[in-house]
Amino acid sequence: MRQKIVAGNWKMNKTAAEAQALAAEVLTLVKAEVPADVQVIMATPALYLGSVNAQIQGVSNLAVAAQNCHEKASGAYTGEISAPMLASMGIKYVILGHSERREYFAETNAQLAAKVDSALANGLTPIFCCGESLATREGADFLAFVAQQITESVFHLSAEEFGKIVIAYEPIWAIGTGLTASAAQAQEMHAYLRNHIAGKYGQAVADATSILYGGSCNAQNAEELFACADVDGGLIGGASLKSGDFITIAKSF
Ligand SMILES: O=C(CO)COP(=O)(O)O
Repeated sequence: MRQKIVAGNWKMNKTAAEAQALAAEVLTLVKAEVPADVQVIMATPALYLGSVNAQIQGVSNLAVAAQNCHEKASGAYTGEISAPMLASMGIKYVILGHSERREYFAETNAQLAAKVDSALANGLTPIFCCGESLATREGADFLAFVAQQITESVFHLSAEEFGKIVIAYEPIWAIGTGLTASAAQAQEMHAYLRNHIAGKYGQAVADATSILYGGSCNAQNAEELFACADVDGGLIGGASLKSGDFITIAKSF
């Protein structure tokens, strides 16, 4: 179902006490200020998922997400966390294919397809990330490059399965750089991707897909980005670490 979504990706930040405090502030502000039709998500470090999830119970438009999961259900994969483990903790969402995972942990489109399958098989909603580097953006084929990431990692799904995933477009050149894609650049890519999805699954499925923008999205620029016809919300890094900024973004529709 197409939804307004603002997801905060905390990445590798916050101690346990800081995480608890930030989650408590977000909880209070979501209850008081964020419209019920905006789904707010906090992708905390895996260590804190259980405790933060317990903290936010009872608020229907607030949830937690894992930042990654392994593609196998269990086994000798030291340090990894599987989709069945996340599901057993009551976790509903998992970010997959973030560019930092692709770059630093060499995740490939094929491996991500397996992670998406494992997430869906365990009832998790994947927030599937795609996006191009600056070098790719400066070439002629950047739109096709991002479409290809989607083709290779999620187009093996049935229409019903595809209907359960969220797409997040995050241009790598805009992540943590302060260089936000302009609203026109975001809209161009989001419309292209929606059209690409329509080509595979039909217009109804494409129109029902939530496509988020990420990359230096903040309290100042969120409103302009979210006003774009094909931008359904944001995946927020740095600005999700401050409750006030994060909630301002969640109120920017
Ligand atoms: O990578 C991001 C979210 O997943 C975006 O990070 P920033 O908002 O810090 O640019």
